[in-house]
Amino acid sequence: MAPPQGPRAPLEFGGPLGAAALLLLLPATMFHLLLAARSGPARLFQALVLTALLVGLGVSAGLPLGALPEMLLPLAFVATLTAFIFSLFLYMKAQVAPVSALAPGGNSGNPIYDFFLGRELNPRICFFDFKYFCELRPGLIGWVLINLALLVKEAELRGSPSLAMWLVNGFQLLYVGDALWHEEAVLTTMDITHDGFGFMLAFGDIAWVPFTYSLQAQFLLRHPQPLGLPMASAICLINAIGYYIFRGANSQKNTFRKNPSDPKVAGLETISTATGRKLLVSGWWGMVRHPNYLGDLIMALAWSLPCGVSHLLPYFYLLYFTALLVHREARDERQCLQKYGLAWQEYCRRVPYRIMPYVY
Ligand SMILES: NC(=O)C1=CN([C@@H]2O[C@H](COP(=O)(O)OP(=O)(O)OC[C@H]3O[C@@H](n4cnc5c(N)ncnc54)[C@H](OP(=O)(O)O)[C@@H]3O)[C@@H](O)[C@H]2O)C=CC1
Ligand SMILES: CC(C)=CCC[C@@H](C)[C@H]1CC=C2C3=C(CC[C@@]21C)[C@@]1(C)CC[C@H](O)C(C)(C)[C@@H]1CC3
Repeated sequence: MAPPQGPRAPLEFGGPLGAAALLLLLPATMFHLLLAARSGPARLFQALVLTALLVGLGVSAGLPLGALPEMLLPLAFVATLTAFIFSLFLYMKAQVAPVSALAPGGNSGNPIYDFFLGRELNPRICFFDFKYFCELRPGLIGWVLINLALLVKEAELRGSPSLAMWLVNGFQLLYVGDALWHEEAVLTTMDITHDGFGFMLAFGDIAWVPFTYSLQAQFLLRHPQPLGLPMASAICLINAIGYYIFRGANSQKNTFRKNPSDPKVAGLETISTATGRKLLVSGWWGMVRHPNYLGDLIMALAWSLPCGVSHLLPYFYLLYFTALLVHREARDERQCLQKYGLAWQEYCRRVPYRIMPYVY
């Protein structure tokens, strides 16, 4: 079966070498972070071996929630293994999928690269869409559950959860609740429309999101932080500003894409493209070319600040997320330039900043 993309098409993520390095680096980073959140670096290898031994035992539901924080390492190992096995299944499944079901990327012919990126665009069995399910369910719900377990554990240890723990739980619950509330919006993200379903997304959804996105709460359990009301209020304000921009920008684009004559967006200035679709050039999308990323990054800052400034670990998410969004923005711009050509160039001329006005 001929892949839709020839071996000489430009490869992303550093090609097969980059994909091979990421296959090892992503799980290694996640385990390192999980360990760094709980102890000094000397216990890294002991804990990894212990995790490997514990995995055979597994864990069952029904354990008290406060016990979960102690099981994060074995659970993360099981999640990683599951992601690997699941990605293998997806790779095999793509061998028998029709060419029309394959993703535009992820079909280079190099097995490591294709395993990492994913060959099939939206693998399904009957009506069950694996990618859509994984993107929104296990990772996001697992993340909230781990956060909650850490809050319960802190209450067990110290009598009540700290203000910092409440803030981190509240902000991230709002973010996950928002994603689930607007779940149909995920259908227009490049993960669904462009990327295949391979190790990158499977690991991201099943392991990376629940175990590394909960790092701030993990950190707070072991490193309690005093937080006064004025500082807490300032952090809430930062999160509210971030959320306002994130939600405003995403909703404006979604409303416009669904119905450009909706009164909420009908007055906005647009650029016509040769495809018949229009690009917003005022409102949130006239401020920078990715206002939703800006809002998301401001929220990421607010999630780290309750952890104080004594340690870099709670800021991992902010740093990783900045790198992810800068890379994602570059990929999206490439795809938009291909799709919209001159109209996209005109948009870039009229809205010169990508994410942060006057900075980037
Ligand atoms: N927490 C996390 O780990 C992550 C969160 N995110 C968040 O997910 C959300 C979705 O992000 P993502 O899928 O990357 O990208 P966007 O939601 O920004 O979608 C990009 C697409 O929007 C359309 N578009 C771009 N500019 C305009 C314009 N001016 N007018 C109208 N349409 C335009 C184009 O598609 P078209 O023209 O075809 O409609 C473009 O391909 C973001 O809020 C992001 O922050 C993303 C990744 C990880
Ligand atoms: C390092 C690594 C393993 C990268 C894989 C990236 C994934 C973790 C992210 C790619 C796009 C994502 C999105 C969300 C979560 C993270 C991943 C899967 C998302 C579901 C978070 C909630 C948002 O509201 C969202 C629905 C817009 C978002 C969609 C993209």
